Amino acid sequence: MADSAQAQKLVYLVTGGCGFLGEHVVRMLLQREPRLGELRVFDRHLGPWLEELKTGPVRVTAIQGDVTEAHEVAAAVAGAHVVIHTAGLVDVFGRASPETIHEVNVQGTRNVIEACVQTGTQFLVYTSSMEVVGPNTKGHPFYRGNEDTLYEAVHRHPYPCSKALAERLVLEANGREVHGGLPLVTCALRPTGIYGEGHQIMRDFYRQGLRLGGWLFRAIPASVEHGRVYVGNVAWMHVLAARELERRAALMGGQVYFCYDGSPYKSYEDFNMEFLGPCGLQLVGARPLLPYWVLVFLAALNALLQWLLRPLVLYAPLLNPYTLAVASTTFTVSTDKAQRHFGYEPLFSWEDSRTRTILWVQAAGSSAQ
Ligand SMILES: NC(=O)c1ccc[n+]([C@@H]2O[C@H](COP(=O)([O-])OP(=O)(O)OC[C@H]3O[C@@H](n4cnc5c(N)ncnc54)[C@H](O)[C@@H]3O)[C@@H](O)[C@H]2O)c1
Ligand SMILES: C[C@@H](CO)CCC[C@@H](C)[C@H]1CC[C@H]2[C@@H]3[C@H](O)C=C4C[C@@H](O)CC[C@]4(C)[C@H]3CC[C@]12C
Repeated sequence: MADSAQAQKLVYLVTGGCGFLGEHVVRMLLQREPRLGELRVFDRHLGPWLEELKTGPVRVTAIQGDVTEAHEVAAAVAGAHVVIHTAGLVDVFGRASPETIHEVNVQGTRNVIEACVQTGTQFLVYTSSMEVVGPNTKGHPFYRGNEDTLYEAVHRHPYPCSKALAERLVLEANGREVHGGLPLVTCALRPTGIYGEGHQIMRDFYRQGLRLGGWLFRAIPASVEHGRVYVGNVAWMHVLAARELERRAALMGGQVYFCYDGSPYKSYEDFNMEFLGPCGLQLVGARPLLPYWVLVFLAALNALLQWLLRPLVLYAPLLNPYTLAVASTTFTVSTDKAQRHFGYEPLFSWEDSRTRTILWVQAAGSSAQ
């Protein structure tokens, strides 16, 4: 790129910028993107914390909008150089209908792509998910896999189906001509289960443990490993990918990258105990306290109750056949593709990530008292 262009200040748009990941992406951009001139934060629900960011040197524009509304998306995208599309409906508990999940995750992504094409925005980073790959419904382990590992991806649940469709739209859009004649450059990042400050499920487990007198009960064998990734590192990977898409368009365009860092591979419950343990909780049982078939039965019962009660009340417990299958299937990632393609190295060590998360859980727990 020419020197004059290097000095140019860029306009970034973050969709879903007030969500768990989105807030970290927003803050990371402000801290680590020297070319940032304006940051647009687009979300259906704007957070009050955005106000404090408006006093800094970078112009921060909060836009309340809905990705399913094409005209709202187009207005937000117009004039942006880079879009980080992280808005999504994350629901594996049956809170939203399959149609709504599809509308937000697939049609919303289509609207973002079309807005880029119509308004001439050239760079698009999409937050995909590990669930585009798996775990599949057959319970096949994905062990230390990378972006090229062969795996039978079978999606039935609306959330992974929607993420897979949306990711495909983003990758297929790479190379399309945008307004002004230049090509659109896209890539997709696939986080595994994200943890860190703002992680609601972690906070819910903590509160549940407090209610149970400080105990949590093992349900999943310790041998089932999950890859988890710290939210600060996921945000950092988004910022780097967005920055490097321009310089390395030929290499990165149309590519997918798992999000990874140095977090240890552990079972979902043992990993959570890395944070909940220092907050005073204990996980009871070296082995699951209930036989697996009982969990399968309870998960099926929850699904039935959800269906029966739907006309009256929303019943959406943590345990359902899908979450049980995900929690019971090994899914770990081992790759260096992002490092090779755009120089990604985790910004936060495991020790830092752990400490930051523990401090947040402690604060979130005490504010609930
Ligand atoms: N949390 C995880 O473990 C995880 C793992 C892999 C991928 N992801 C992906 O990361 C992204 C962010 O997830 P998160 O965990 O931060 O979820 P989140 O629910 O905290 O954040 C999503 C944000 O999108 C916004 N949003 C939802 N519907 C919208 C709409 N119609 N229009 C505009 N904004 C809308 C929400 O208000 C929210 O602020 C999602 O795309 C999700 O699929 C999350
Ligand atoms: C059986 C319970 C006993 O304690 C444990 C249930 C845990 C489940 C609720 C979670 C286990 C794995 C989680 C998912 C995983 O971390 C990856 C995800 C990808 C992301 O795109 C969305 C969130 C999630 C689906 C995440 C959701 C919660 C789990 C199923």
